[in-house]
Amino acid sequence: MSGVTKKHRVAIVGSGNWGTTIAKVVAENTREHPDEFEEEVQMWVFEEDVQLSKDSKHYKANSALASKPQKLTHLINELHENVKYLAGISLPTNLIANADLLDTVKGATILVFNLPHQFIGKTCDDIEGHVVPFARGISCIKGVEVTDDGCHLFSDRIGEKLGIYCGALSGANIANEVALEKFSETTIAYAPPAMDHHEPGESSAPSSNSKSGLKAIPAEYPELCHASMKKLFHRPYFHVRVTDDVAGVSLGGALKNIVALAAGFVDGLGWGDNAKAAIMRVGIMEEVKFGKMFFGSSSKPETFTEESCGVADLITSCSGGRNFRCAKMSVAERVDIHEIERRELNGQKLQGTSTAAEVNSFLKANGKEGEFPLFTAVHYILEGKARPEDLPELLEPTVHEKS
Ligand SMILES: NC(=O)c1ccc[n+]([C@@H]2O[C@H](COP(=O)([O-])OP(=O)(O)OC[C@H]3O[C@@H](n4cnc5c(N)ncnc54)[C@H](O)[C@@H]3O)[C@@H](O)[C@H]2O)c1
Ligand SMILES: O=P(O)(O)OC[C@H](O)CO
Repeated sequence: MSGVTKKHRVAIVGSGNWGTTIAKVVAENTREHPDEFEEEVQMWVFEEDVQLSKDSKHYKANSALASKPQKLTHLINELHENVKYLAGISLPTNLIANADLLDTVKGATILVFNLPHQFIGKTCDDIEGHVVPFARGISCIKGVEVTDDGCHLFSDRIGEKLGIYCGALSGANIANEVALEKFSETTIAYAPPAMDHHEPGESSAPSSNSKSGLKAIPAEYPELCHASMKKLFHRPYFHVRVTDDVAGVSLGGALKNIVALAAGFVDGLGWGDNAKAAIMRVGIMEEVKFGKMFFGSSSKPETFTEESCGVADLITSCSGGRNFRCAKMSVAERVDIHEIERRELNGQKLQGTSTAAEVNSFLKANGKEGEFPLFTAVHYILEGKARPEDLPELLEPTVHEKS
């Protein structure tokens, strides 16, 4: 570490249910590793006015804050709690809520992106040109972006837009359980191109990797490698395994949200555990096939079967995730899932509904709907073109091929 005189500054872009939870994890770790990271962590908050709930422990104790709606950033910084998106969880005092996006990312050498996927495009547009050129990113976003030229990982989209390297974090991680410090595992994919770091003693001016054009991290900063990712995210209650498979990690997190909707549909029908297990079996097969077919050797089948971001996330999401729960209520009550989302989630966002539509538009464009009967069926059910009761028949691959 000789020659290292600076520390990494970490910023979290996003402050929802998972965004705030990961911010807590990171702020605990920057405090524990002050040799490598600046202790203070800035967290960008999409500002809104929030009325303290009568159920909040702060309601009686803080009459001034409770008397009228307050800025969410003000509440977070005063109470050290995100009362809207992670109520009841104490946040470290070195975590600072900031409504100014550019101020949040200013000077940050590690950017953690954690937003519902529909908002990431605009957020990256806003910060383009304002990030440290040699910064590194980690995307905690579960979703994919489909455009005319294909199906893209958010880690890649963020990296390309901002001109930085971006890895991914995804796992069997229901945010509230992690926030309550109940044991769970996660997977981080981090594989920046070689020559990423200057050796101590080399010029401190950021140079570029000749192939990727990425800027090397100057020698005054600690190296960023698998071990540093572990230092930043691993907690006694949140175990991290690091891999190089960015595509596998990202796809596992995105595609399981479609499967969780199907699990909710059959549970809402009261069909029991065998039906749910059937959905999960087909779901993991389609995840692996999607990775192989569209991401080739850059997505490894074993990532889906051996890492937390694969089958483990599928299991937890099909047991207690928001997509599962809302899909189940929607079928049991015969109410549109978007209405259930608005009614039940207090501003949190389902990711499976839009991912199902995006993945379907990609499969259709490639003539592959029939090869992914579960993903296709979920989209048709959400569109009202099929019924949850039709799932067993729709899971026969030939059905979509004939239609
Ligand atoms: N919540 C979980 O249990 C969990 C766990 C693991 C991964 N994830 C993934 O993490 C990502 C972030 O999810 P989350 O749970 O933090 O979000 P969330 O579902 O809590 O969404 C609410 C957030 O969206 C923000 N928002 C609303 N409108 C916005 C706008 N126009 N622009 C920018 N932000 C806006 C809100 O301010 C709030 O911070 C998602 O991809 C999700 O799939 C979630
Ligand atoms: O609540 P969901 O359905 O968005 O899922 C949450 C996490 O992704 C589970 O790992």
